[in-house]
Amino acid sequence: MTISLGFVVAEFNRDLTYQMELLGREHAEFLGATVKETILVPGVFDMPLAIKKLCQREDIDAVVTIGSVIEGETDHDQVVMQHAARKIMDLSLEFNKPVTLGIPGPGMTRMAAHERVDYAKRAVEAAVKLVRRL
Ligand SMILES: Nc1c(NC[C@H](O)[C@H](O)[C@H](O)CO)[nH]c(=O)[nH]c1=O
Ligand SMILES: CC(=O)[C@@H](O)COP(=O)(O)O
Repeated sequence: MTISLGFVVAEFNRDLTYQMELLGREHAEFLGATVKETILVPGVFDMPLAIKKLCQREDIDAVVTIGSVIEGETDHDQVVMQHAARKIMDLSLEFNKPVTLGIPGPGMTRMAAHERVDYAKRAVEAAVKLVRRL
């Protein structure tokens, strides 16, 4: 059975998330999985509703989130990341479907974010493994 993935990709820091999306797509192809649907959202904090819509689809086996949360002058990056990560986990449990985290941060400089674009591959790999094993 070919595993069908849904991608939810943040436009915020698009120079980074574009690279991450490409890496994620390449890795999905390498693993024999299909990226059936991709939803672009403004930022990581805006992901939950898009994740929910993909989780409701019977033709999608898992959802992969792709984004990058970079620190600013305040602790706003902590708010964005902590709440998004928690909701991502909650939605996975609510819909009994893997929703994986391809979002580095918080507390991350732009340089550190560049060094972690492979988080997208990690999230795709985790999604495929979970579908196969669960
Ligand atoms: N600072 C980052 C954000 N912030 C924006 C929020 O995610 C959201 O789009 C806004 O609050 C409107 O609801 N988003 C990221 O993805 N990455 C960041 O570094
Ligand atoms: C995580 C973000 O939204 C970031 O742009 C916030 O920057 P700042 O803390 O300088 O307001």
